[in-house]
Amino acid sequence: MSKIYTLNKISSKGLEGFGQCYEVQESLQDADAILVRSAKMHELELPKSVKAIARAGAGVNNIPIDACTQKGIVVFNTPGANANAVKEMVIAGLLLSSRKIIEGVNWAQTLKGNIAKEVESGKSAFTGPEILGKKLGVVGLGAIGVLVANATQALGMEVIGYDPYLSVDAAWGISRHIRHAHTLEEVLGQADYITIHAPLTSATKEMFNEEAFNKMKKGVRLLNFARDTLVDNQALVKAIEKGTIEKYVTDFPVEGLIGHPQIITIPHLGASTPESEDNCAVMAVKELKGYLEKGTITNSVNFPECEMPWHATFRLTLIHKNIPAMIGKITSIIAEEGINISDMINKSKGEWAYTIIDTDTKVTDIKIKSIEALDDMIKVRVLSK
Ligand SMILES: NC(=O)C1=CN([C@@H]2O[C@H](COP(=O)(O)OP(=O)(O)OC[C@H]3O[C@@H](n4cnc5c(N)ncnc54)[C@H](O)[C@@H]3O)[C@@H](O)[C@H]2O)C=CC1
Ligand SMILES: O=C(O)C(=O)COP(=O)(O)O
Repeated sequence: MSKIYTLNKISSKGLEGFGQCYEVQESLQDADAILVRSAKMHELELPKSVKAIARAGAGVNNIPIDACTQKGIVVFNTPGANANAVKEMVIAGLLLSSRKIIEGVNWAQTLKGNIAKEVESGKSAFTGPEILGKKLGVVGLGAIGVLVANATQALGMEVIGYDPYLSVDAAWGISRHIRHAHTLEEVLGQADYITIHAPLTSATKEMFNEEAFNKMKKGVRLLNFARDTLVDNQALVKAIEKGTIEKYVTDFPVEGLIGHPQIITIPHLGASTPESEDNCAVMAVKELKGYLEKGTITNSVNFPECEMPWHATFRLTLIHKNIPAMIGKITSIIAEEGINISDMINKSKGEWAYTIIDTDTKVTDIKIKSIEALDDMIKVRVLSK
């Protein structure tokens, strides 16, 4: 029975996928794997039993990836599974940033007496421009950015996209009408609206700072459905006071922004649709099951993709440093027992490697200990059918 610790509320449609050989628990004790959404895990002490973490969602900045990697804990996310939900929210955000819908609705709540007359005399205070024909800069053309770019182009916006690490898959999905910016400055200098869809990393933290705001057109509307600290909030408030930024729409309410008349704070609702919660949970559960049961790695952010059909009876999965002679050392130990390897695969990602070895005979505990004792070996698991 494998134990799964859920750190956030996870869709029941996803959890059902675990079946009877799994126990979903609200305790970390003896957990084999963790399912999480946005809960912060940096301070969490992970027991040795944890083999994998699946983020039912895209952003993994809430997970201590480097520490997990050093411990041989495979971290998964669910690429694209909530992208449509966020795309729809961004379209709402664009319209909210332009038309004074929230201000108008709040005002309408206060109306009394001759309401029709009040509406006609007061509504001019809530005029806002259309998005048709305006220029939108999309920063980050991944799963969400591509959907946003294509949808807003279809709504009549002129779209310019920037992504220095554009993937081939994403490139295939981008409408040919989207213009490709070679630098961030190109986007900042021309866009009437800018929407951020890059991940939060040490390289992107506060990429929207005073310097960036100084390069923007006056009156730009900025949308952030990616992560709070991609934007320097103090510099943002100053840019609003200077008139550079007309409206800031963010999915991340923080002190200093809440209540500002030109800032719309949404309580992190981008991925909060039943469809996306189901999609993410179903994908995350599949990834965890694949890894726990067969050692398959799909959509990991810290270890290489790796899958091998399993015909033999026993399987070793090994996480180790990506250095010369590792495979030779492992296979020599197995050969000392006269055991034949029926199938094997080795994949690497940067300085880390992952190996699966299938055998018909069980490798003895003594030999497993010898393999575990190899320098630069991080984690060895023994699976059987
Ligand atoms: N508000 C919400 O509920 C949600 C927020 N998110 C946030 O949105 C981010 C993006 O999500 P996805 O599109 O699914 O991820 P993704 O991984 O498919 O796309 C991210 C893209 O950003 C690009 N990128 C990296 N550094 C960049 C830089 N310096 N400038 C421009 N582009 C850069 C990458 O090359 C990649 O193409 C997530 O990392 C997460 O923080 C994601 C889902 C829901
Ligand atoms: O997938 C992401 O990166 C998100 O920000 C969604 O977060 P959530 O799962 O709604 O807590």
